[in-house]
Amino acid sequence: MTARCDWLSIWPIKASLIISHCQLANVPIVGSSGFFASCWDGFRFIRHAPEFIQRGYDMYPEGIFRVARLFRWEYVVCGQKLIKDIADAPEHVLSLTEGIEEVQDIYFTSYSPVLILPKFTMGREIVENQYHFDVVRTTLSRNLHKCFPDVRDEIICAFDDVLELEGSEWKSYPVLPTMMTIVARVNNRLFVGLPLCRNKAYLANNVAYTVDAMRSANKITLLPPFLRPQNDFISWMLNVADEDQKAVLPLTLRILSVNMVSVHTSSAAFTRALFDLATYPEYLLPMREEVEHVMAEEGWSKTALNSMVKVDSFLRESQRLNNNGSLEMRRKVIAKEGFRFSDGTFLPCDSYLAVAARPTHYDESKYENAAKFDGFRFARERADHQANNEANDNQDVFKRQMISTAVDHLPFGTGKHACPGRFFAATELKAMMAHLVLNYDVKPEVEGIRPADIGFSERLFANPAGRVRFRKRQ
Ligand code: HEM
Repeated sequence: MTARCDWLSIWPIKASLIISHCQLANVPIVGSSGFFASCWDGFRFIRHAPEFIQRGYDMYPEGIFRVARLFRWEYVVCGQKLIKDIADAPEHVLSLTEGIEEVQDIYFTSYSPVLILPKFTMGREIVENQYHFDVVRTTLSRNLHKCFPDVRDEIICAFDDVLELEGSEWKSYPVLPTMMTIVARVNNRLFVGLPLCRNKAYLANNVAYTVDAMRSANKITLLPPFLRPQNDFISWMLNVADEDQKAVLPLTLRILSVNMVSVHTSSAAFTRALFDLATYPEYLLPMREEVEHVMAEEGWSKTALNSMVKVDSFLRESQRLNNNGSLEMRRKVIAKEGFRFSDGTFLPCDSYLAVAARPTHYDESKYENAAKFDGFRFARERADHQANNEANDNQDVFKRQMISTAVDHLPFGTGKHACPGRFFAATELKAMMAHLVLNYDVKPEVEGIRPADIGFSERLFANPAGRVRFRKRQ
C-alpha cells in the first residue's frame, strides 16, 4: 500500500512536493494509490471525507495513514501517543499557521480566518508578531473574574434585545445567526467595551472590516494613558504593544483578528448546544435547578460558574459529539529535517497532517456508549472523582471540565497550540447557558428532529437555517 510515483510527471501542481513524499514517507494509503484513482479519491474526499477518515481510523487506531486530497496528501494521525507527539511539537517544527493556510484556499476552518486573512490583507507583521494572542493567553484569561459582571450584563441585555419576547408567546429563531449576534456583542463588551459593542454597524462590519473599531482606537490612542478607558482588550494591547504597533491600523487589525477567531467558534458551539437542548429537553430542568441552587448559594460570579457542573458537562458533551469535523490540529512540517513520530514514522518537510478528531471522540474504547448524547456523563465522572479523592485525601483536579483538553478530547486542540481563548469561551458559554435555562423555555422547531450539520469535505458546520423556539420562562 505504498505510493506509486510513475504518474507524477503529469501531476500539474506540487509534483515535486509529492515526489519527495513518495520517496520519504512510508505511510499506508487509505483509498487508491494509482494516479487516476487517487485523483478521483481527491474528488471523492470532498463528499466522503468522514467515511475515508473513519475507515483509516478503524484500520490504524494507533497509527498514521494518508488520504488523497485534490493536490496533496493528508497524513492523518490517530491514537494517544502520536497525538501527543503533535501536541508537544513546537511551531518551528510543526506549524499550525502554515498547516491552516493550505485549507483556506478552499474554505475556512472554524477558527482559522484570523490566521490566514492576515497573510493576504493585513500584512506579515500580524502573523509574525502575534502578541495579541499572548494577550488572549495571559491578560484576557486573568481578567475574567474582574470582567465577569460586564460579560453577564451584556448577556442579559443581548438576549432581551435580540429575542424580543413578550408574555407567553413562543417565537422561532434561526439559531446560528441569532447566537452570532449575541456572542459578538458579549465578546466585544470585553474587546472594545460600551457603547461600541452594541453598535450594529460595528458588529456587522466586524466580519468585513472594522471601520468603527478604527475610529475608536484612533480616539483611544490620542488619550494619555491615565484617561484611557476601561479594562478591555484594546487597553490590554496598548499596555504591551511596541510603539509602532500602537497606531490605529495595527490595533484595529488585532481587534478584528481576535473577533474572527472567537465569534464564529463560540456561536457555533452554542448553536450546537442549543440544538442538543431542544432535542433532549429532559436536560433543561436539572440544569435550571442547578443554576438556581448555585445562584442562591453564591450569586452570579465567575467562581459560581465553577459550581455549575451539569452545565459544564452538557457543553463539553455537546462539543465532543459535534466537533467541527473529522480532522483537528492541522499542521505542516516546516522543519527542514522533517518530523519523526515516537513510533518511528517519518514525515518529510512540507507534509500536511491532522488528527482524526471525530473518530477519537466516537471511539467506544474511550467513551462508554460513545455515539450517544449523554449530557451529564462528565458531571457523573466528576462526582466519582470527588468521592474517590475525598476517600484518598488526594487533591487531584478533575480533568474533564469544559476547559480541559486531552488527547481524547480535541474541540480546543491540545498541547502547545491548544486554544488560549477557551477560558473565556467556557466562561461566556456557561454564563449564556445558565442565563438561558433560568429565563427561557426552549423547544425544537420540529419535535424529535435535530437540524443536521452541513458537511463539506472533512468539515462540519452547524446548520445555519436550523431553528429553535423560545419563550419566556413560564
Ligand atoms: C467554543 C469556542 C472555541 C473553539 C471550539 C476554539 C477552537 C480552537 C481550536 C481547535 C484551535 C486550534 C488548536 C490546534 O490546532 O491545536 C484554536 C486556536 C486558537 N484559538 Fe480558539 N476556539 C474557541 C474560542 C476562542 C476564543 C473565544 C478566542 C479568543 C478570545 C480564541 C483564540 C484562539 C487563538 C488565538 C488560537 C491560536 C492558538 C495558537 O496559535 O497557538 N478561541 N481554537
